Amino acid sequence: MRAPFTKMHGLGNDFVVFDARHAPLAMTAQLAAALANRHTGIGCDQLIVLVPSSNADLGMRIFNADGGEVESCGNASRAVGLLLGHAARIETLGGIVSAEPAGGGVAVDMGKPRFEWQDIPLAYAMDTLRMPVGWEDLDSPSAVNVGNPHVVFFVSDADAVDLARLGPQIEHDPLFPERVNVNVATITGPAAIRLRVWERGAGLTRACGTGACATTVAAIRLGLVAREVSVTLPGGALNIAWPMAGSIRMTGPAAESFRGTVDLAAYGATK
Ligand SMILES: N[C@H](CCC[C@H](N)C(=O)O)C(=O)O
Repeated sequence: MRAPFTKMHGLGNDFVVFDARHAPLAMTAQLAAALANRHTGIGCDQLIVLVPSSNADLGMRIFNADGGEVESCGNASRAVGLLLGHAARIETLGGIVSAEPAGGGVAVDMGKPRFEWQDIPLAYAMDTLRMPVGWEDLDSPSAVNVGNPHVVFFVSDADAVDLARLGPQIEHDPLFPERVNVNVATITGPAAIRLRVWERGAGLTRACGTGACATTVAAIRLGLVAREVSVTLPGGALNIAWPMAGSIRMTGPAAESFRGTVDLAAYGATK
């Protein structure tokens, strides 16, 4: 059966979005990975399925390119906000976020970050602000959960880090029972951060909204930046604000690339 989809992105972090609010779609890890494949599928970093919700205006299921279903996706939250064209509360596995059109882009209330080792989660207790761990010359990171798990390394030059090699090592380290998104950041000003991300289940991406949120929160906790910053990723910049003890607010662009239909049966869908 042919299913309509919308190809979208947030600063180049790209998505295939299916709207299954009125026509159920049996998404599986295998089907998500097949559709996300950039050689034999449509190709994307994450596959998004919109579903009905009894707790919010709609639900959003998030599948990484490896097929794993995850809790949160900042850039996709903005993309869905753009698709809807109006303010909406969106339920994800990581909690409810609120998206609304703002200044030509989309603003998302990403909720409150969590810092307890069990909430990241880590495999055992430790200080999550200055973790006593390291991988080669990446050490003393911070860990933050913004619906999904992030580890943040502050370095002198984020562009010089061999993230393609170290990212997967850290992602799959037993310290992170749910695996982890790996952020390397350089403070470039009192309200400016340069960031690169190795994403859990997706690898190096052009941008990571939750990574920008987690990195900003860690930098503020360490006293490195103001409470509102511009985070520059390879695909462009996001504005992240974290008022005292409040929710994180992420503002940035989102775009629709094209619309199409796909024969899901050709990718192994059975119903
Ligand atoms: N790879 C992430 C999900 C997508 C996050 C990223 N695309 C974003 O914009 O937040 C994870 O496994 O938690």
